[in-house]
Amino acid sequence: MPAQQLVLRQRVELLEALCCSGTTEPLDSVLDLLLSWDVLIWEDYHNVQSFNKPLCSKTRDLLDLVYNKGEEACSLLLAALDQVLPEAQKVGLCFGKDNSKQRDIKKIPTNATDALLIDRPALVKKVRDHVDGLLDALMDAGCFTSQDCDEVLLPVYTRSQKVRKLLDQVRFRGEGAANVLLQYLQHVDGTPQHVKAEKQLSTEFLLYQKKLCSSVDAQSHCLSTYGGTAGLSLDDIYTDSLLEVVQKDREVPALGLQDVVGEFGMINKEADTILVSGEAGTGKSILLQRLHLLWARGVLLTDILMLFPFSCRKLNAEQRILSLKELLFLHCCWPDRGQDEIFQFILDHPHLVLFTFDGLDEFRQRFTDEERHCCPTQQAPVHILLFNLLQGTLMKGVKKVVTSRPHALSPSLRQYFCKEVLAKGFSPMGIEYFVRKQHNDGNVATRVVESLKANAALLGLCHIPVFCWVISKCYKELLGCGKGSPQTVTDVYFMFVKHFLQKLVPQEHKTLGKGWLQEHLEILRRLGQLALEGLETSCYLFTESDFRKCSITEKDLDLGFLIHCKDYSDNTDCKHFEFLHITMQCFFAALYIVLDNNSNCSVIRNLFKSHCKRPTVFNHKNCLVNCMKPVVNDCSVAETPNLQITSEFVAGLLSQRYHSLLLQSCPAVLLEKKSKQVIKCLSKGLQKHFKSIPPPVKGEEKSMHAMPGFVWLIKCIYEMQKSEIAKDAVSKLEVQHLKLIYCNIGPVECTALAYVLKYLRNPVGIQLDFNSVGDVGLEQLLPCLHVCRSLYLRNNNITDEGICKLVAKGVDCESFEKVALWGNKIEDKGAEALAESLMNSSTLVWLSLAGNNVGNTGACALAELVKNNTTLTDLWLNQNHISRDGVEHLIEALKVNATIKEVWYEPDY
Ligand SMILES: Nc1ncnc2c1ncn2[C@@H]1O[C@H](COP(=O)(O)OP(=O)(O)OP(=O)(O)O)[C@@H](O)[C@H]1O
Repeated sequence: MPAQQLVLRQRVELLEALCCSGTTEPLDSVLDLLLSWDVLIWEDYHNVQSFNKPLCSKTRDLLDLVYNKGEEACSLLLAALDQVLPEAQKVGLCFGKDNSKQRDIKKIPTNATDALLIDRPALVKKVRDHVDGLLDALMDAGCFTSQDCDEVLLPVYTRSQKVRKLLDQVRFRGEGAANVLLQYLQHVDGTPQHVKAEKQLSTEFLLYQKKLCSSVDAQSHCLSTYGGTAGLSLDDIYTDSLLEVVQKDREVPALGLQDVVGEFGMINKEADTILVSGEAGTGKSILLQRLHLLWARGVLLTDILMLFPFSCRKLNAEQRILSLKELLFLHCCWPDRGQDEIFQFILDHPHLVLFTFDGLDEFRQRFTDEERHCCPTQQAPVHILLFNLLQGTLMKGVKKVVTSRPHALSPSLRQYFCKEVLAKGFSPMGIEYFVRKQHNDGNVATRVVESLKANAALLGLCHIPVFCWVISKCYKELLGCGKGSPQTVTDVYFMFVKHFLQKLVPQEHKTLGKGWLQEHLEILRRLGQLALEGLETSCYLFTESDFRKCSITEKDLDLGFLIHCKDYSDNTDCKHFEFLHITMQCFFAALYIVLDNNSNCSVIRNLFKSHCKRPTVFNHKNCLVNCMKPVVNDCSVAETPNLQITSEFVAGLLSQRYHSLLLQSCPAVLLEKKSKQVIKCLSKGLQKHFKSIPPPVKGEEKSMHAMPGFVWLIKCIYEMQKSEIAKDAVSKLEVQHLKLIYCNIGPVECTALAYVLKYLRNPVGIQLDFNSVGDVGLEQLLPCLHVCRSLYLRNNNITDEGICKLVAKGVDCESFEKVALWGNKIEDKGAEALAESLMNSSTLVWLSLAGNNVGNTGACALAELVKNNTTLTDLWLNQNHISRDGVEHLIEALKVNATIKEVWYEPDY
């Protein structure tokens, strides 16, 4: 008899079998199986389980639901019942003949949340004994709050119900939480089976592992940048940032921290070094710190038995020649006993070991793969050990994670990376979350968030975590500054400096007086000198002897710009200090260049040459001599971004708005001269770019593909906040198409670009594909979109919110010729808004919304566009969620359209 009929005919008996025990367990178990076999979807599950329904109503609802789903669903229901019910209750029931095969159908999970669903029946059993430990792990990982835990542990629940509640909550929290759960279970299952089989772990090893874990935990727990305000732990402030994995020339979103180390996004299976790249302050070091912490707590990377964290900044200070064993034990964790045995274990089990190297761009030696070193016991200089580890010549098979800013990575180094993860900073939600974590007082947090939302330039800056941190740190100054709130990075850092100097103001005076700069000039000068000398020599770690040279006093240290790095103490017992962040060091260096009466215009000229291939090498004593001499020491290449950041600050400080303030400490003539020099450098730099534009290919538009330095020059112009400079800068640009693809353009860069490009005299096509523009960046671009003929924003994380702003803010969408929003996150609302605004365009010829989430509603709106528009020739809608209904509307619209030549569409399966 067909299963559907069996369910109907035995309805009363089935009801009886599932309800007679009076507990929900049999029904819950059947539901688990049906969920895992894909018979029920979540919505069904919640409908059956909805609150306060008696058991028999739930059971009836389930029987109805499955019956309506048809024969196959009924057959699987019977299979589930057969599996769940005790033998005694099965007497007299018929489960059909053919369900045993179906029971074996098990899908392969593609991600952790999937695995939770597919393995649900087994997980319910497994998690029963680990609820408390799991809740702790989920709390530690920041996935659960104590309220979530209370909900799971409600006394009315049976143990299995608690487990199911926990699984449901984890699923609801997404991939991160699901991974924590799965890895925790793997961990409690014990050390990986293969290790057990291979070797019985000795007491010495276990003791060492414990010591290593506590040392990693201790190092990663506190945030160094919060040095002065001790007590802030990583748990308190950590905010998930945007991570993307680069895969064969395209970027696909990574699912989270747990994907950094793992197969996902692998492009070179021969290599075993993972690169985390990102611009200054995007959170690479913090990401690594978080990874370390979660490993030490047994929450993440549970298959790694030993993790050795290295800082390239610290490795720079290592002058000795070392063997690999010495490198590991001296720099990371010293084994109290059994050193040889432990090291042998490491050598024998490379797959259970992870090395991390933070800040490869700060490493003084340039990468070379010329000197081979493969013997783990033979001593060598640290750079040789590092380079051979990265290549896998030394200790092949050990996983490595390195972080670096992108510029420092030569092609010869890149070939040794198995995958690249891009750290892209905070999302708009992340910014709000971060600010709220920073402020215990909810009202203050709300005011800070609101003031950020009211200042788009500032909100744009907050996408970069370090700026977000600086801004929210001096929230009092921010909330008090009313209309004059910061616009540029220089404004933000200036505010930050004032915030620290405020500490020096006696209690009775509440704020810094008018002559504050003059009053504190000496301190700033001393710190500036240290900062600049540091940049000259790629030095970010300072010792007391560096302080003596620059006359840094205890009082200067108290201000908190410099922090003591406890974990950097080496054998010499010498204390190490660093600036709160490198960007802070750059700001002080810039302040010094601007305020120093001895530094003349050649200093500025040389500084601005840092965007050239052959960058400036400072020699402060000789007033920053240029470096057009051959580059002997390639560390200067790694320095370029820091010099660029410094020059942005120099441009900002020499702008008109700081003029009267700086006059307190610097002669007007000198300031004027320096300011003119900056303007001249910027203009020259841009002209150089424009001159390099090749003549157009016959029949094609004249197009400029911006070189990396272009965006930097534009940012410097923005820092100066002077429209004449912006106007002048682009007055000579005669191109029809401006291409800025893969240029790391985020909201900050968009603000600067719009500030300058709005003065273009002739309309251009602006191509910003494969950047991180996002909704905030799109809003920032609005001021220049009137000069934009075509807009290409493929793969830029744009959502309906961004599109609605674009449309609502009155941008003259009607005069666009080509609009390409490929590969974003646009849904129906965005498609509707766009369709409406382009409806009457008499210029639009090409519109692409390929690779978004447009559904039938959006397709219907686009069909209206097709009906009414008389210029559009190409419409690209492939890779969306448009099904039959939407397509039918488009087909109808095409019947009345005479211009369209091509519509691209793929059925949504
Ligand atoms: N995920 C995060 N959660 C909370 N704060 C963060 C996060 N990422 C970064 N920050 C803040 O930004 C600061 C700078 O981050 P970090 O040092 O990790 O940047 P980075 O990318 O390593 O920069 P650089 O390349 O200049 O070394 C941190 O000290 C912290 O204050």
